Amino acid sequence: MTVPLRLGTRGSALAMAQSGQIAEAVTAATGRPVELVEVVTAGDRSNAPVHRLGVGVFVSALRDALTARTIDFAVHSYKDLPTAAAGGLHIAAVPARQDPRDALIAQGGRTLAELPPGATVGTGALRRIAQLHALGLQLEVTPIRGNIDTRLARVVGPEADLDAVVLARAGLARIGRADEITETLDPMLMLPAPAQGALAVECRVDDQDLVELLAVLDHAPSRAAVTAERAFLATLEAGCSAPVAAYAELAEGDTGDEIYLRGAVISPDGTRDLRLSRTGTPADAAEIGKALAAELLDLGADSILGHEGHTGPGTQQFGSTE
Ligand SMILES: NCc1[nH]cc(CCC(=O)O)c1CC(=O)O
Repeated sequence: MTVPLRLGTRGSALAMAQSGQIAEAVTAATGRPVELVEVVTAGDRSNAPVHRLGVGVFVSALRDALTARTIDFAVHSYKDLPTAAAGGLHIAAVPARQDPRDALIAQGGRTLAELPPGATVGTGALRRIAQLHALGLQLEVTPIRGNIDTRLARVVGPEADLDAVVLARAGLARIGRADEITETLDPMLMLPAPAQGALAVECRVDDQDLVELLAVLDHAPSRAAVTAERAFLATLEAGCSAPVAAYAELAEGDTGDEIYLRGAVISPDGTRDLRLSRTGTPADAAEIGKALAAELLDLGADSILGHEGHTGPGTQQFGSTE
């Protein structure tokens, strides 16, 4: 009898959905049974604002369990991973990415353009707060947190107290609530978070058999896109809670595949909005991300990110508020 592989997962609906899906994919591709092992993270135990909780709160307990060998592999929402590499661990697969766009869920089926001045829109992510303000619609942006169901309850059902919330389309789709979206936001209005919609399948780097086995789930175009977006984020020395957005699209050019990367750094009040794009080949994904970040730094992105006076690596120490 084959010993099951132990897949460590948080207990949230989103984590269980994505871990379950990857467990099935591993079994289908390799014939190996997979068992889910629930790991409680500091982020799940606390009600404190996420930016106060420290290094990748939703991630570190899973990584500790990997290192302690109580689990064999873990599935993360890629956008929640700190940009700093984790010693002894390896991202063995980036599966095919889901729709990376953000979505609006508004009362009365409304779109952003249909919300009147003063309408209340809930989101906790600085990146979304900044872009909502930059639209100039006089929306009343309200900080919210909690899991996806908690955030949706602010607009749907008896406890609803906001006109709208903004959430990632991918998360809603994974927990089966995409039908409540009233507008999928064009990246021209709301550029997604780096790696949004992508998963990272992680195991110990010395577990060579598993590294090879999990590689069957890797999707090269998704990995290239995420590599460009994350190189952009890392070069800005910004963490996943910074007002930084990036979106790489792959298209067929005249001379083969082309990557088209858009990146933005926006002040939280929306008054300073730096956006540029760059193209190149998927093989140069990391270089494209770095070069785009360097261009934005030349334009003053540092001052928006508040790096002056910082000694450490930007906001990397913070967990995600995405
Ligand atoms: N920490 C929140 C988080 N992390 C991953 C997702 C789902 C989207 C994704 O997998 O990128 C979400 C919810 C959201 O942003 O609405």
